[in-house]
Amino acid sequence: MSHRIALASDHAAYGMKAELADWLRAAGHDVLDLGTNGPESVDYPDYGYRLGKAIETGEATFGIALCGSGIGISIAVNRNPAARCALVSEPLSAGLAREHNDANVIALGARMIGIEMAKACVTQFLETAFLGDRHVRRVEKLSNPERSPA
Ligand SMILES: O=C(CO)[C@H](O)[C@H](O)[C@H](O)COP(=O)(O)O
Repeated sequence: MSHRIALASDHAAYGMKAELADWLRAAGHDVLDLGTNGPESVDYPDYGYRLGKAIETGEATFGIALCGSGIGISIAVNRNPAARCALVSEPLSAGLAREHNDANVIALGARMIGIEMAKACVTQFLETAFLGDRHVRRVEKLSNPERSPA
C-alpha cells in the first residue's frame, strides 16, 4: 500500500532524510520533502512545525521527522495537536507506536541509529495498523486532556 509521507529534518539528519526519501519513492510512496536539504545549521523546531502542519492539513498521511537525536524534532512535531509523533530507535517500538498509539509520525535520530535500522523502523511503522479497541479511548484522551480524571 502506498502512502503520502512527509519528511523533515534539521542539518544533523538531512543525509538520512535524503536516503529515506529516495528509498520511499522507489517503493512507490508519494514523498513530500519539507527540508532541510544541506549541512548548514538550522533550527529543528522550524522543520518539526512544518511537518506537524502537513499532517494537520492532510497534505500527508504519515510523517518521518529526523534530527541528531530525534528528541528535539519530536517535541516540535508534537506541539501540533493533529500530530502523534513517537521517537523510536528499533522496529518493535515503531510497530507499537501504530498499534497502541495510532502514531502518524515517527522521529528518528540520525546520530543514534544507522540507515538500515532507520529503514527497519519505517517499514514496521508503515506496515502496522492501529489496533483500535481500548486504545481508541486512550488516543482520544491525548487530544482531549479534559476527559482524564484530575
Ligand atoms: O534536538 C536535538 C537534540 O535534542 C538534535 O539532536 C539536534 O539535531 C541537535 O541539537 C543539533 O545539534 P548541533 O550541535 O547544532 O548540530
